[in-house]
Amino acid sequence: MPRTTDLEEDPLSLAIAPPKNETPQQRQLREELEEQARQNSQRIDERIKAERLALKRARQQVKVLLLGQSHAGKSTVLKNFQIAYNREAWEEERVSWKAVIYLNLVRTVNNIVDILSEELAGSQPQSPTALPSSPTESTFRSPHRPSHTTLISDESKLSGKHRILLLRLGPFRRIQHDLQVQLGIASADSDSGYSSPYESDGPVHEAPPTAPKPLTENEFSVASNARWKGVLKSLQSARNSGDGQRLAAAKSKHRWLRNITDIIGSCKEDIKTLWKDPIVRGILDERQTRVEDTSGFFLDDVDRLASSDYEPSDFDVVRARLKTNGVQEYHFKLDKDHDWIFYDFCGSRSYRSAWVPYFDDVQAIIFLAPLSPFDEYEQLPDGSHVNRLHDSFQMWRSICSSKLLAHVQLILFLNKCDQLKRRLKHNVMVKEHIQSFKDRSNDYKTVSNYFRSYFKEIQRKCSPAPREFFAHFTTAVDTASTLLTLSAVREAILMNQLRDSDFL
Ligand SMILES: Nc1nc2c(ncn2[C@@H]2O[C@H](COP(=O)(O)OP(=O)(O)OP(=O)(O)O)[C@@H](O)[C@H]2O)c(=O)[nH]1
Ligand SMILES: [Mg+2]
Repeated sequence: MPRTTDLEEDPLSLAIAPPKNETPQQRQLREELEEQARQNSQRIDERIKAERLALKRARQQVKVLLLGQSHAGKSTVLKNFQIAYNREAWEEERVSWKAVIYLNLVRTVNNIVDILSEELAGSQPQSPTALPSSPTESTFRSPHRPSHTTLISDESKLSGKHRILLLRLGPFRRIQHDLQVQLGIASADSDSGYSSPYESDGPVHEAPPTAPKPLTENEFSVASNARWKGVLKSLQSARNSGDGQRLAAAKSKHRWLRNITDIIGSCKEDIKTLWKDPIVRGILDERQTRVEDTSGFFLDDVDRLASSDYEPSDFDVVRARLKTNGVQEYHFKLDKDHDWIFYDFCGSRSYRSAWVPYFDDVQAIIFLAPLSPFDEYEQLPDGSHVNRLHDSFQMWRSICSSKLLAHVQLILFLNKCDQLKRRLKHNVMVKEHIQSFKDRSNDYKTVSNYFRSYFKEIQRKCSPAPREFFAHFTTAVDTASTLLTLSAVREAILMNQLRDSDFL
């Protein structure tokens, strides 16, 4: 029996085989069609491959947002992450903070000088604020402080000695300006004219008629890619290179900062005298200006900062204040399998609506709620006041109830516990500011647990579906304790990630 060929046996080959009587034109057309089909199929394969890769990458990415009001401590938490998980880059960057730390110091001095000048002028201050353009939490005032009319009645408190001191510290105005220019500082940022999705039904408090208007936040910020980070890096890398010529060139380029160190050095005794002076302290107390509690407080470190070989320590940098401009993205390798991306946002009211587009595709939110400003009030553009702790409650409520975030892990940092303790020690009464606290004991344990349960209750009531409550009491400027918390947070997020991928 004659054997059949493979073609005759295989029905598929038979089906796609060219017709036996194919003309040359038909053949050309067929081959063109076949080529088109092959290219289409290749494109589909490539798309599937790219989608698989993107999915794999997405599973390997952990996106975390840091949210909370301005001054909450979001950037400070990120600095701790950098210290722990990106040490090399941190060491390189730390030196760049020197100019920012000087700016913090110089602004504090200028702010005190402004207050004393107002006292000396013996008139109502132009702006009813105690720390104009202050970078500090004291920009948010209790409406229950004494009025300026009382404060300025005793003009004799400041003497000629104080006038001379103020004159001698005059150059600090110029230094502040120079530092701002050198750091490429953007512009004064004000919270006025905001439109936030979080403010609509927030508890708004009427300030008593005697209350001075609290300061509107008015401070400086720089973009993440601004040149300030490069300002001193070149000097550091020249030092590391061991190349004498390069170092000399880098040093001369940074003479401006040496000049500032010199001026601070030459004024350091005056700064210390100013800060220790009992009359000055009395005036600040009367105005309830808690300078020690303010962000970027370095008045106790003048000797160290003024020394010619001063280099910022980790602790200096975590305490330094520089408002975040917009959003900044950070990448960390917190574990071997994932690429962790953290987004640090500006917490100003005017910026909060810009958080929303980042809610998509996020695994966790670390929400920073500072507990210490329970007695601080922020003025809104319509003239009303909002208690800063209530502002955090309101933001937390919005985040918990967001359907977009229903499956996102929420982690609450009840921050600034050190300041809360200090404030309670100074007998600032919680019940005078948070009515629901009623007559509970005004000690740290009772107060902090009360605030925690308040946040917990909001989460329970507002979440679209039940979710676990993760909350930590933190002091973000205390790196050692914060690192322990961050490690627990990392584990919790990873566990959640694992559960999600199992579920998928
Ligand atoms: N004493 C004390 N100071 C803190 C704590 N956390 C943050 N700070 C300080 O508070 C200031 C403000 O902190 P930031 O981290 O800049 O605040 P932020 O939330 O990033 O603020 P924006 O960038 O304006 O949204 C900084 O000077 C910090 O050093 C804390 O737990 N205790
Ligand atoms: Mg910030």
